[in-house]
Amino acid sequence: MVPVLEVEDLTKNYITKKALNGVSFTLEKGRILGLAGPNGSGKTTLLKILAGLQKASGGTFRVQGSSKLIETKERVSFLPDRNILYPWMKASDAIDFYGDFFADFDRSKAADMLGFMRLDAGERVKNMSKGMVEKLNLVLAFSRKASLYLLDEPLGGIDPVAREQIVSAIIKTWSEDSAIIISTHLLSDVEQLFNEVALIDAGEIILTGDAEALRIERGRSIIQLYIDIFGNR
Ligand SMILES: Nc1ncnc2c1ncn2[C@@H]1O[C@H](COP(=O)(O)OP(=O)(O)OP(=O)(O)O)[C@@H](O)[C@H]1O
Repeated sequence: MVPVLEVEDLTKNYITKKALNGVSFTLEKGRILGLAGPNGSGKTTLLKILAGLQKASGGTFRVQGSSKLIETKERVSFLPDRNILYPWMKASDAIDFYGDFFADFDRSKAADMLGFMRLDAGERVKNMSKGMVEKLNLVLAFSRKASLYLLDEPLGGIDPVAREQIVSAIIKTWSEDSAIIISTHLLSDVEQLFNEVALIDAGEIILTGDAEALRIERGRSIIQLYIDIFGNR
């Protein structure tokens, strides 16, 4: 079976900085990978390259076996770490916008998810709280029938109750035909979702593996493991 994602030796050089330095990993269908690392370690850069929004300086990646950008973009749904919707839009406008733009957008799933998140289709983005906007963005990203979902800090700035709703929505609505990468600093809130973990530091993956195997082998939760590795520097 072809993996959903194969990343090989990916690098990204900005003028003054190396943001990614030889990142390689594979992700199979039905798996959720937690991507964690300190600020500036390269998480967003990696996700943007996989989403086709930035060009790598070197290396390759394949989504469902294809490295053609036009195909990888079609197969990847990206939730950016900041809101990209216009303030004047109602939730229903945002759904129409995505529905028109993405051929794989499932409007009935979006309507169900809106209900689950207790969002009002007539509410405008400018009148929504930060948590509501984040939920709406998640509804949009998750209502595409993608092979790979990339969620960049989906819980940033969200209160604990809304975080719980977002995690539940991911569990409830995710189709195991696909795979997910979740980049987050809020490990304790989402580590229950992870099948796999990758810790990234200065553009390099320094630890990767099956989440449960790591917990058993190291006798620690993923958040404790993270603190052990990054806490004493
Ligand atoms: N457009 C850019 N030009 C120059 N350097 C950049 C640019 N974008 C990111 N960088 C640098 O690349 C490195 C990786 O940034 P990136 O945003 O990928 O980190 P991150 O792990 O997502 O950080 P955070 O956890 O703070 O969101 C950082 O050192 C950052 O300063």
